[in-house]
Amino acid sequence: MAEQCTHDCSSCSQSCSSREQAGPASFLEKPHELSSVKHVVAVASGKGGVGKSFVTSMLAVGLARRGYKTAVLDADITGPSIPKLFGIHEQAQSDGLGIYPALTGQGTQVISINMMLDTETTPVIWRGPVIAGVVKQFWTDVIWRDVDFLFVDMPPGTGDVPLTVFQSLPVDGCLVVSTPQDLVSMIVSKAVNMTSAMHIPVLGLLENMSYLACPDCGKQIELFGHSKAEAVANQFSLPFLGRLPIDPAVAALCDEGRIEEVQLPALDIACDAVEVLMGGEEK
Ligand SMILES: Nc1ncnc2c1ncn2[C@@H]1O[C@H](COP(=O)(O)OP(=O)(O)OP(=O)(O)O)[C@@H](O)[C@H]1O
Repeated sequence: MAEQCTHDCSSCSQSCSSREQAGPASFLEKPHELSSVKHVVAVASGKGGVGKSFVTSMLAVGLARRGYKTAVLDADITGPSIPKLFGIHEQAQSDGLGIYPALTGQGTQVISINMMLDTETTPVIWRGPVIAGVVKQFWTDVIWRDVDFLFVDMPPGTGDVPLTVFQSLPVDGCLVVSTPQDLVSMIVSKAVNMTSAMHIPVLGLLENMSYLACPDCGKQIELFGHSKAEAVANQFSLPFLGRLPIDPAVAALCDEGRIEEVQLPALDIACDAVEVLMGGEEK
């Protein structure tokens, strides 16, 4: 410990036991003063294209069906797909107080960069720090009203923006989504190592597009190879939150913006893992 340690690590750069006890410096941003959010849950994946936005949206739908007030913050700024899944086409509204999320048919609050662009096809060609700033504003400038669970659709990978989310938002837990592929172990380990470095609890690992159920005989066809998710979850001592089938009927509903009509019983285990965060709190 430094000779004249005041235990105020913000004014000292020395590495000592006092700093270790204090933990990493907090970069948490304050939410909008009119916001009320009980729990923030991040949904992450080590790579893109695993259906992370689909899983994030379905968690919001699933928890809303259980009577909770849910919201989705689309932090996947360069690949925003949340509004399309919910059939939201209007622009976000704002006034002198702040920005207002759109409401889905069943009352889930949603904010996405797509609701602020001229057209849905306008590309976001911004540098990392600008994108990270937008994600922060989705937390500080958006008025999230009376939310039990705010789900954050994380951008894939472990770059600047995921880091910003984990540092700036009070994330209670993170779900990791993967697909059955050979690289899954390495990819999941990157995501898990990042969350543990940021002191974010991992709520579990979920495998999407795990199999196709034959419409005639019900046999599970493993289109992308044999499932490895449970073994990988065990390898990292994570709860295994199940396997979601790939279902053409689900894809069609999503394409039509009707995700709130999708029934996905295989997601119940993941919904249970999120619901645990409420403890004894009232809805
Ligand atoms: N289990 C599934 N069954 C059927 N369709 C699915 C499933 N998972 C995802 N999809 C569909 O695949 C498309 C892409 O999904 P999504 O937007 O969530 O993923 P992505 O953007 O490709 O990947 P990510 O968000 O992980 O970067 C969507 O239209 C979605 O409806």
